[in-house]
Amino acid sequence: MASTENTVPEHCPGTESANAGKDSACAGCPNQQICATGPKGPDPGIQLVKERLECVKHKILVLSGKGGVGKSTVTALLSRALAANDIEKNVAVLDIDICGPSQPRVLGVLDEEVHQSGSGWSPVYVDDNLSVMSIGFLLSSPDDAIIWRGPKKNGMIKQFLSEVDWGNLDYLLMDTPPGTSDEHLSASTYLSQAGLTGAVIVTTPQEVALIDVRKEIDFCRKVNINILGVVENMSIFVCPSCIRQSEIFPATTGGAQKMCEDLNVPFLGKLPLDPKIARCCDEGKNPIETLPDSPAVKSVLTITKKLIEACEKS
Ligand SMILES: Nc1ncnc2c1ncn2[C@@H]1O[C@H](COP(=O)(O)OP(=O)(O)OP(=O)(O)O)[C@@H](O)[C@H]1O
Repeated sequence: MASTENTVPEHCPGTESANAGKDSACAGCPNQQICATGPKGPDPGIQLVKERLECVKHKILVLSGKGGVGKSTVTALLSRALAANDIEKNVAVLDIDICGPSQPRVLGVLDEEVHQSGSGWSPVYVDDNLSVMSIGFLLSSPDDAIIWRGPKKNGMIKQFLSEVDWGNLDYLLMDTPPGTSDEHLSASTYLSQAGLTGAVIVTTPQEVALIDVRKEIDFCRKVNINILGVVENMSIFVCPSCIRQSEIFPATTGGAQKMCEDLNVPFLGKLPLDPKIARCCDEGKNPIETLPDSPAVKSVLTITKKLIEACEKS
């Protein structure tokens, strides 16, 4: 499978350049072949995406360096919190984690189907002001494996970004796969004219996760994506029986907050590990309503306020 993980060449000429795939900087890039043989000039999809997303105020990518750090959970929690914060605001989630779509389950709409109308695909509604679109809705079974090469994933992302009829939206959160792969390059290319508000990066406090986050931050800087902030997930574990706190993923190098200070990137906050949240998300329930007293839910609400401020400023 073509992947660009950690390998975006430093002097990449850009996919629209006449030199794409042919420049000396392209040597060794996994996308060299695609760039060399693909059509040159701006992809007409960029304009389509721009037009389609004109009625979306804030477009936010949710990224993570490593897999399994809770990016999809954080995306779902933030979307629920944004929707609950102001019922007048319309929020949506676009699941572009093509090979591991989990939003239909986490948002509790696993059995729903998308419908096509004259104006495009209609998203599935989780609440009056919260909708979601995911490739998960297009699979015949949630256990179906999607094994696609870069160009096919690229085409699906273009379709998702240009053909979903969201209506007027205040926030569109895009859940991506971990790392910096085809999906990220496609999304950042198609969104380049659409006014991407920025990215939220999710990590755990462990150095092994932070190493990859630094690469993710580097990726954002290289492709000019504004970083709205970093969320540290699974920071501490609060035992529900004895209320004692423990560090499951110890922050041996100071955790995400220290990394943000070092790299001059905003820190949005810490989210504790809470088994009740995991169960709630697995069952597709809304933790904001079901577990209002959970420390994790309180953290999500604080992080959401900071995210709203960051969006307003950018
Ligand atoms: N704060 C939390 N408290 C408890 N469980 C959590 C928390 N965050 C995530 N989880 C659980 O951790 C697991 C991984 O989370 P999730 O699927 O959101 O990670 P991801 O980074 O999106 O993974 P992927 O790499 O597959 O995209 C899930 O079982 C989820 O319920």
